[in-house]
Amino acid sequence: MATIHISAAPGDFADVVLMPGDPLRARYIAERFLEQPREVTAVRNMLGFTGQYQGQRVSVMGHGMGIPSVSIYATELIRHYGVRVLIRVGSCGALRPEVDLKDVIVALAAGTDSRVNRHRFLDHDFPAVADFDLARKAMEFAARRGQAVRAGSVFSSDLFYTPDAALLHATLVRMGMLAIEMEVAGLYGVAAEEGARALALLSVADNLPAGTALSSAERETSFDAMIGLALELAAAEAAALAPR
Ligand SMILES: O=P(O)(O)O[C@H]1O[C@H](CO)[C@@H](O)[C@H]1O
Ligand SMILES: O=c1cc[nH]c(=O)[nH]1
Repeated sequence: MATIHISAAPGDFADVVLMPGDPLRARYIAERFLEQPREVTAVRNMLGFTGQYQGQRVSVMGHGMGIPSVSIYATELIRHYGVRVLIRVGSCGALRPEVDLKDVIVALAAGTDSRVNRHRFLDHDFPAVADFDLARKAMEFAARRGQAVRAGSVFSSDLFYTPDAALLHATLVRMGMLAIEMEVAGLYGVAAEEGARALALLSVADNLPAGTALSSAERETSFDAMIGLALELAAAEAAALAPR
């Protein structure tokens, strides 16, 4: 049955779903990388598609910007469509000069200024961590592809336009974080609460200390590296989950 925010029919989504923030990136991934992609939902233009990759059924759907938005879509995908694995394919701002534009980050864990995981967890500090097996496989697959990736923690902020950005960024760097974005901590909280598995891969779109940013054309190419890795992981997970 359709949900308030997703109009797909039961069975329309694969077990494994790639999730970019931008629904147009979802369409790009479906059209460029999937075989026989089929649009399965478009409520509020939050596009979702299902197709084949490396012989496996894989879906891709946008999740919008911010933790409230990703929380809605991830919860409905897991609860109502039986999705088992969610892989965010997002963009982020690097907090350190040495984390270059186009670098791909495997987000092992996420801190946040959002209170959503406290709502879930009796106001205690919830450890928002990636599924270990997905993270391990992402690192292994990247090595096999000859693709350099960074692994570490990131910060999911409710605010894109931070009032005292310099203080926040200095603190995040001191605490070892690689990049800032807006959803990972919420996604990992939903996955834990709903009994699913999640991982976020992030492409560096801007370097905050250096004040540099990718052009649109460069974004397309650098995202392709992350998307290729995410799809390989998705196909492996889909194969592992398929009934024998
Ligand atoms: O490119 P996406 O996946 O949307 O990710 C980043 O970009 C948006 C902000 O511009 C936020 O959603 C942030 O997390
Ligand atoms: O959320 C985001 C995404 C990209 N760059 C940022 O600075 N923040």
